[in-house]
Amino acid sequence: MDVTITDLTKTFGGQPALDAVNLAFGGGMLGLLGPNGAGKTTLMRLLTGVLRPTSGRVVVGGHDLAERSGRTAVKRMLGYLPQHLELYPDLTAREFLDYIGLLKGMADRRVRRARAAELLEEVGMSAAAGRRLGGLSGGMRRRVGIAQALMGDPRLIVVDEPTAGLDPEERMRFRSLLAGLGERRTVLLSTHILDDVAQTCPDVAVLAAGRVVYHGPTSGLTGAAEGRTYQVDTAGPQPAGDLTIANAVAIAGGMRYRVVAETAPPDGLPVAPVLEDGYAAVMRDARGRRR
Ligand SMILES: Nc1ncnc2c1ncn2[C@@H]1O[C@H](COP(=O)(O)OP(=O)(O)OP(=O)(O)O)[C@@H](O)[C@H]1O
Repeated sequence: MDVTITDLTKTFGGQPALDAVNLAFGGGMLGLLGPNGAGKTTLMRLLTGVLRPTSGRVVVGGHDLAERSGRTAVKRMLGYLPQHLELYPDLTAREFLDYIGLLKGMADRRVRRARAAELLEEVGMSAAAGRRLGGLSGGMRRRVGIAQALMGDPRLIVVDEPTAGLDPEERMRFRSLLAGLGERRTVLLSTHILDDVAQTCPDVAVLAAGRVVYHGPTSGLTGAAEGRTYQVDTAGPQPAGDLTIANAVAIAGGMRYRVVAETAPPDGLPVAPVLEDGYAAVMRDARGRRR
């Protein structure tokens, strides 16, 4: 399912949340990264037709979202798991999926029920299908969230921070679930967790202040910090000056920082970058451009 976003701008009260964004992707998983307020949720809401753009175009699978017929067609082929999905606490997982199927235009009750059962199986929730949603754990709710996004067998799936707040084991399970979906569908995964992207997304787009500052292979994002990543171990204050701190961990007797800088900081040991260094590097470059 090809998605083409052209010169997409969305302003709120005159302030651009998205500023002339161009992005084309299709097939497999695309990670969407960016700091708070970068415009990720706005982009996803425009893509799902929940919001209308101020200007620019979104075409999904050949359907233009500017047209009513396009929006209707896209709704049928799209699954959306928003950051905060409203679940009805008194419905069981099975009843909830049945209801969502009805909303998505699946008129045949038997087909709906069969699909709900299939999806609950796929997300590992068959045993809890009859439990009320209000009594489920955070991870189980997320799984029901993914299942509802998959009712109607969408070819494009948009998920907003699906692993936030999950414990490490649930997160791992959820990641492999998403990666499995990406084998057969187009999945846009927005997250703050770089590890989720490193583990599941061959490609990634990075938004900063409403603009795309990187789009390409995830390995290429790591490469953005090549030759300018340093490790600084110190018992004193954190490294300062013209550098960006990508990571800080406590070590015996002090702290270990990874920094991105054009020139080596005092006591800086050059190291091979990892994804979070690459992310810090493109954010650093983006800030430099905005100055
Ligand atoms: N409905 C709205 N009304 C006014 N401003 C909005 C609205 N939605 C988003 N914004 C603003 O647009 C900008 C982008 O917000 P958005 O939620 O898209 O960012 P985000 O990258 O998803 O952030 P986060 O990672 O915190 O979820 C922010 O400055 C936000 O305050």
